[in-house]
Amino acid sequence: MDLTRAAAEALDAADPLAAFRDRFAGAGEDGLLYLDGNSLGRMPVETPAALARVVEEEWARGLVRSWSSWVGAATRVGDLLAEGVLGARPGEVLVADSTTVDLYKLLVAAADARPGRDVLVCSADDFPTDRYVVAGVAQARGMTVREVPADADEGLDPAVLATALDERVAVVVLSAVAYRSGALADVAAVTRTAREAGALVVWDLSHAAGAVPVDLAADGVDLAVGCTYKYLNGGPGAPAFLYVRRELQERLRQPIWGWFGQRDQFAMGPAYDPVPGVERFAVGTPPVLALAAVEVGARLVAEAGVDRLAAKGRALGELVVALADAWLAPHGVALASPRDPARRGAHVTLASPSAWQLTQALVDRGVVPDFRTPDRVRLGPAPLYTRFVDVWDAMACLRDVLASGAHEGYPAERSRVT
Ligand SMILES: Cc1ncc(COP(=O)(O)O)c(C=O)c1O
Ligand SMILES: Nc1ccccc1C(=O)C[C@H](N)C(=O)O
Repeated sequence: MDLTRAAAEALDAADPLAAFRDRFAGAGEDGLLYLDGNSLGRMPVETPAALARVVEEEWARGLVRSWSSWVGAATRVGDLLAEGVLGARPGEVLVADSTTVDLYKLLVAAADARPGRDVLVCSADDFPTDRYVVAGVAQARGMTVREVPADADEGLDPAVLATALDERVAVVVLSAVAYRSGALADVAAVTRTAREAGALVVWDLSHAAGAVPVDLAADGVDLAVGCTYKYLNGGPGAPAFLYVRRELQERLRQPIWGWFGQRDQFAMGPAYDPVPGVERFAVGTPPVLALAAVEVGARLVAEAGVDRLAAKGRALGELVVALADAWLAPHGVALASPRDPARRGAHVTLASPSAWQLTQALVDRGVVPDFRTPDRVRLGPAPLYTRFVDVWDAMACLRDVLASGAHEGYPAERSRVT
């Protein structure tokens, strides 16, 4: 690969998604080399107007009358994600609650659907909230957790996972893209193996949606959740999405019996009787403002096209890896993601004993990655608004920090948020 800055500029000149950069506030103006789109995506330029419309027209003027349209927002935005991002059918996706709460709802519903089975399986290296929800549900139900060991850099080995699957396993919880390493799971193959063992899988698509091709229908996925504030650019604390395959919906019952999941909600009937469709996985009043922001983000991703985003994400990752090999390896910084681009999501992780100090030094220089314990710098160049030269400049900055030792003066003590 040609590692000159001119070569990166040439990649930008040929980028079919280049124009999307102007659709995000700050991109191209704030001078930031923002490589944390996998934690919090940038704000679409259209979002403030969309929020203002809800506030000034629908809320200020429409008041309670606006509920006639707000009441359908969770499934309307869900359908947008289903078609434009997730490869699902209409009526299979709902935008509601947080990823954690959605995971809890689907996990309990799935465990109930596998009576007599007393084991939950998850990856020992999965995002904390996933492992905690699995542990909490297992404890409450008297079930056992099997945490499958996963390589911190390479992700979960499907052969190792297969050894954990037997007739005792009710549900498997896994991330399609590992939060730390970016390792990409074979969603279709794992789903098939688990089904052969009689288990259901709940996929966490938080680092996958909008970053890699996701085709829930083709992959035979039954259940999934994911957040909307990363590559979907829905904003901080934006509600998550949940997916339940149509054929399964009526067989599942979620544990939080709220009135927004009720059949004929305004009949105010005496007993909980969940509506047949995906709305039975809703709980209470939806965050209408936040949903408006998710809608803008979802539309942008659908317009760009997941396949084009994934192709660019992969190319950006390849540039990170090539520059890391050439510039950073001599300073003892190692690749901590799968080397094969077909096995990676859209972020790339580097390992260094000075990872936290390096992260602080980069942020001070206008380069924003994040730090993940114990010794990782995570680089998430979101393909919608990150240029190849941004990656080149960020990596050059990291190289210069390492060469000068500028990071050595930063505190070793971690801040509350990393
Ligand atoms: C894999 C994964 N799951 C879940 C979450 C977050 O869950 P929540 O939106 O409930 O905070 C994140 C990131 O915050 C994540 O990376
Ligand atoms: N929701 C957050 C709130 C505060 C700080 C970070 C997050 C993240 O999303 C982190 C991300 N899920 C991660 O993969 O580390």
